[in-house]
Amino acid sequence: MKNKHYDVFVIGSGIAGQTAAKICREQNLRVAITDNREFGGTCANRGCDSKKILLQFSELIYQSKKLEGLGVKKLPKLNWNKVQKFRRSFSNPIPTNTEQNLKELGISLYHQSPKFISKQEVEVEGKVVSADYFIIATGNIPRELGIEGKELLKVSEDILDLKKIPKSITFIGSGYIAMEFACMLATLGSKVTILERDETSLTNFDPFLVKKLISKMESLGVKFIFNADVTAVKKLKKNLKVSYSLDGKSQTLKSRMVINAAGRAPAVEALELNNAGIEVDNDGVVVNDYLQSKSHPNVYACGDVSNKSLALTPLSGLQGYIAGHNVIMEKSKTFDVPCVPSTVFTTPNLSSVGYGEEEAKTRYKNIKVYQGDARDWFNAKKEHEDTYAYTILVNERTDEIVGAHILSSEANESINVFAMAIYNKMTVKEFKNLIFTYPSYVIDFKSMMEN
Ligand SMILES: Cc1cc2nc3c(=O)[nH]c(=O)nc-3n(C[C@H](O)[C@H](O)[C@H](O)COP(=O)(O)OP(=O)(O)OC[C@H]3O[C@@H](n4cnc5c(N)ncnc54)[C@H](O)[C@@H]3O)c2cc1C
Ligand SMILES: NC(=O)c1ccc[n+]([C@@H]2O[C@H](COP(=O)([O-])OP(=O)(O)OC[C@H]3O[C@@H](n4cnc5c(N)ncnc54)[C@H](O)[C@@H]3O)[C@@H](O)[C@H]2O)c1
Repeated sequence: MKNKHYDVFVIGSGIAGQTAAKICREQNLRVAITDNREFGGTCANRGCDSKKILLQFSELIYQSKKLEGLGVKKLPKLNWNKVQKFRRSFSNPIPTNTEQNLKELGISLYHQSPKFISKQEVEVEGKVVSADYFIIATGNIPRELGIEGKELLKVSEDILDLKKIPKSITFIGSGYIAMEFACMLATLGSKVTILERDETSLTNFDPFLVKKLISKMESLGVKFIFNADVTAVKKLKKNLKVSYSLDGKSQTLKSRMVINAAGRAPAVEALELNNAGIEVDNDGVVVNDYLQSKSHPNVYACGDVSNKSLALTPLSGLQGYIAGHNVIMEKSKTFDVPCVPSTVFTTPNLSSVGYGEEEAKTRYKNIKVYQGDARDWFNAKKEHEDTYAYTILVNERTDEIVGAHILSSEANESINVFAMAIYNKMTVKEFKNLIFTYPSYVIDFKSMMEN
């Protein structure tokens, strides 16, 4: 077996791995990167980007339906083949372009999962590769459900690849992935059912807004079944039969497709990390604030696979940057969880930044909660939209804005204004002194913070 040595060996070519590899290469280190799938990672190949491309088509249908009779005469009809062709025009070039870019930078490429055989060596493509540093950036993969018939379940990337819109579809779970695709498919005509084991959806988001979102999705035709314990999936002639128990009673439902959207788990199994003594917990590779493995100082982990990650693209990129810099200069950068805005791209968008109400109440003595329904405001009315609401949290003592949660068609963009305000510790008074464009969703934020 041949031997090879690098200064840095990166495992995973998503945003985290690529960012770290490029930083190390810029310092003339000998760098290699490997991926066991197409190069470029989840976001660009089979996640955020493809999803947003498809969503704009379902949103077009949704907007048109709302304005039907108010000037829209005929609803647009989608040519799904063309929609998919357009989507693929973004994702298909990603692997080749990524590989080319990395090669041009002088980074060596491998196309297999490595497995650790010692603290300094992995076996990959029939070679023993040693490195001074390893950077693990393998991301997350769908968490397997231990139920009968689990091989019949599909996952998010199968939705992105749909050849046609299924007549009916069931999601197991109601986190980001299920909620986003449920809105898209319900709008495009699927009969959507969500089976959630908890008593509500999106438990990390503001409950007042989640309740409104669930009602809205129900009005789009999505059926929610909470406290459901899914036990089995079986193949029938055309459909799949899902068995679940609810309040101790066995129930079944049928649908054309069943999606495992019950969460994603760190992709570490194939790496045989125990051979190198690299500690892993349920959230991923156990790292310190430098993103360095707590049990192996020459190993870093970044992005979704590190146990300090929030599984969002901007954070994975940031972690790749930090890990790369710490390889070059030990302990030069720490990962302090920044103020991270996040959006669930539902209908309408649910966006959030800063603290939630419960957490804010534990951190500050007195919290002012600005909460309300804005469906009668101009922005919602002009779109003929019945769902628009907010929860904004302010530290009463200092007047500082500490959390903002918005449910609106443009919350995915407008929330970034609150991200800046919170990052800069702005008070309500300072925020209100700013001039924003009119009409806009951002200018509504001032009115939301009225008594
Ligand atoms: C459907 C979907 C929609 C999403 N939408 C959003 C969104 O709108 N906004 C947002 O911020 N985030 C979104 N995310 C999350 C986002 O995609 C991830 O947080 C981000 O891509 C993680 O980047 P990463 O580099 O850590 O991991 P990844 O991009 O997952 O890269 C990991 C790479 O490692 C490779 N790999 C895995 N195991 C091995 C192995 N054993 N050997 C070699 N290589 C391996 C994988 O093939 C992959 O290429 C979405 C995720 C999904 C699934
Ligand atoms: N817009 C975005 O930024 C975006 C979009 C998609 C994914 N992501 C990232 O990917 C991660 C994974 O997304 P996800 O939606 O797969 O997971 P998630 O963790 O957000 O949600 C999983 C849901 O499944 C439920 N669940 C778990 N086991 C179950 C079971 N056996 N039966 C029924 N329900 C069950 C959970 O209670 C939860 O509601 C997200 O946490 C997020 O970080 C982000």
